[in-house]
Amino acid sequence: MKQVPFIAVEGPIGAGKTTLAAMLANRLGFPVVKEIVEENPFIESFYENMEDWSFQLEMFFLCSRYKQLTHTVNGYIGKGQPVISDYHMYKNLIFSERTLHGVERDKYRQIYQVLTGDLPRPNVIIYIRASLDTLLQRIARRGRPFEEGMDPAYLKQLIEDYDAAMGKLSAGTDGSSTVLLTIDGDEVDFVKNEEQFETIASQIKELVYESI
Ligand SMILES: Nc1ncnc2c1ncn2[C@@H]1O[C@H](COP(=O)(O)OP(=O)(O)O)[C@@H](O)[C@H]1O
Ligand SMILES: Nc1nc2c(ncn2[C@H]2C[C@H](O)[C@@H](COP(=O)(O)O)O2)c(=O)[nH]1
Repeated sequence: MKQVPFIAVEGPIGAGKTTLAAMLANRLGFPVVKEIVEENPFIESFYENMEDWSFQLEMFFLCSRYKQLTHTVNGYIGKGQPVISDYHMYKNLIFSERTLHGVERDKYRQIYQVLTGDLPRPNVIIYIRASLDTLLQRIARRGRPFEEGMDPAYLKQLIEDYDAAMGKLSAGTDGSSTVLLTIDGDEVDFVKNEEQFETIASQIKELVYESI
């Protein structure tokens, strides 16, 4: 039986997830699910002092994404309607494994399993990879004040964490079966180059209407 298309766009901070998810949603006529960032009441404090604020921040992201995905299941996927999202729930673990330690990390892992165990997983992930320079430029262009002092070493580490996590997801070692489409964000400019965007859109269309 065919699966309902559930597409997630992933990649490190500033890779272009929100931009590409919105463009594809518009092109394919799918609803888009966008992550909640500015509403996170701990984000400014987190970037000022990660040690003190990471648990609160990660818990807020986890709970808000859980709620949002539950609505997405009830409103779209459960009714057979395709959806494109600018994140994958697994993002919570990519970040939290880096920012949390000790008891807090153990407790977070348990809560993550409880909240996400029975949620549907995307059947297609578009993974935008990009170099540190590209990400730093895009983060600066986006101009969020709380990201201005971001430590490049943190971002560099996240690039590596993302590579490891996407490899795991595509290999199915987390128990899911997902098609992974990787985009080189340094070379492919889906914003300025229409042809390159159309190539991505066609690949997704093909996956959605033929393979899933
Ligand atoms: N391919 C691209 N070329 C140039 N600028 C881009 C590209 N993709 C995204 N941007 C810009 O980079 C910034 C970060 O993009 P965004 O979609 O918010 O990234 P993410 O959601 O991955 O954090 C935004 O200002 C966006 O307009
Ligand atoms: N520590 C975490 N930070 C997160 C998480 N999700 C998002 N973020 C931060 C990173 C950026 O500063 C901002 C927006 O994220 P984008 O990936 O959309 O650029 O919020 C998280 O789960 N943990």
